[in-house]
Formats: sequence, C-alpha cells, structure tokens
Amino acid sequence: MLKELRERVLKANLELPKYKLVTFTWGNVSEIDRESGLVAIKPSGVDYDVMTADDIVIVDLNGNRVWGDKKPSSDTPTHLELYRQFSDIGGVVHTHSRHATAWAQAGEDILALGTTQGDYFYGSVPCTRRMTPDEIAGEYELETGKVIVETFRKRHIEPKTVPGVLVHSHGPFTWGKDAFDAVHNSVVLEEVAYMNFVSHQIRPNIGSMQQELLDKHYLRKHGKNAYYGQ
Ligand SMILES: O=C(CO)[C@@H](O)[C@H](O)COP(=O)(O)O
Repeated sequence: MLKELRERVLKANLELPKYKLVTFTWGNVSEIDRESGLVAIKPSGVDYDVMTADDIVIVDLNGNRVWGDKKPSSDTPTHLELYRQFSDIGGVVHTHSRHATAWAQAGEDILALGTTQGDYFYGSVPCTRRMTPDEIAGEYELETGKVIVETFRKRHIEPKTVPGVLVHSHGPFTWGKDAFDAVHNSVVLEEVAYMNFVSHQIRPNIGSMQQELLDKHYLRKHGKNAYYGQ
C-alpha cells in the first residue's frame, strides 16, 4: 500500500542522519497523502541504517495502523495533530538537532537575526510554553501537538510562513509542503540555531533584524501568498 509514498518517506528519514540532525534512532519524518488522509511515518526504534520502505508504517488521521507490521513512531500523535490542524502542510519532521534542541531546552524563541533565517522563517521560531503536569501525565505526544497549535494561534503566527517550532524541554518540529521540504526546514533551523547561539555570544543583547530586511528576504523568496517557495 502507498509504496511510492513509503519510499519517499524512507528517503526523507535517511536524510536526518545524513545531515547529522539525529543520533541513534532519534527523530522521525512523515508525509500525508491528503487525498486518502493516510500518513506514512517512520517506525519506532528502528535503526536508520537498516530501515527499509517496508518498515515505514501507514496510519490514518486517528492513529490507526492501516499498513505495516512495525510500531509507528512514538511521536505519531504529534505529527497527526499537526496534519489535522495545519491543513496546508504535507510533511512533518521531528529531530533532536543539537542547537535547536538547546534553544528548546532553554525555552527561548530563535529570533530572526539575519537573512539566512529570513529566507525560510518569516520571523522568530517560537518556543512553546512548558507542558502542565496533567498534559505530561496524559497522552504527552498528542498534548505536544496541541501546545504547538496553541502557540501559533495565540501568537498569531502563520504555520506556512514559520514552518517550525521548538517544543519546550524537548526539541524542534518542522513542516513543509512534503517530507523533503520539512527536512530542508529542519536543516535550516539547526543552522540558524547555531548562528543565533554564536551571535548571542558575540553580542548578548542582540535584537531582531530590521523588519524591512526580513520582508525583503522572505517575500522575495516566497511572495506574499506563496507557499513553501513555490
Ligand atoms: O522525541 C523523541 C524522544 O524524546 C523521539 O525523537 C524518539 O527519540 C524517537 O522515537 P521513535 O520515532 O523511534 O518512536
């Protein structure tokens, strides 16, 4: 079932270790087939170097496994909540990339300090609030998805113009028009997380970049209504 989608999602997952965004079996990539509402996602706990397209699991938007014999990623409920609430996205990635995870652990947004970030994120990459004890004790991964959506809605941030988030005390999630676009955004997020860290060492009270420059770079690449660099 959905063999081509499983092969794409396998290839996208293998880019996580390739770009050093994960260690061991950390992280996960998924992509949705909007026509069928089915999602192909990385299997839980499987080494990337032995993973095959037949290991990729197909689930529906309620989390029911409809194809595959492996357990879907433990972060599946987070991916599915994002697909349910952000109807334009086609792919989701979660990593533990070093510097983005450090910002998530610190509970700080990654401010837009320069054009590298401005080309991909139309402003700061937000960090969610801490989860409540009840949320942690409940279905943590589903609650994680809900807190991400809450963060974007409360702060009036458009998911299509800021395709990523830092989950407090956990790590980054990114998304895009498909799995590969979402991986691309994860690579950029890790790069700008590192650049931001160094910029703050050079100048601790550094402020965000000029709005005019952010507008110039983001809108030049994406346009006012463009979507993921069309
Ligand atoms: O967020 C985490 C762990 O904190 C995940 O990234 C796991 O490290 C990967 O889990 P599976 O996808 O293998 O279930």
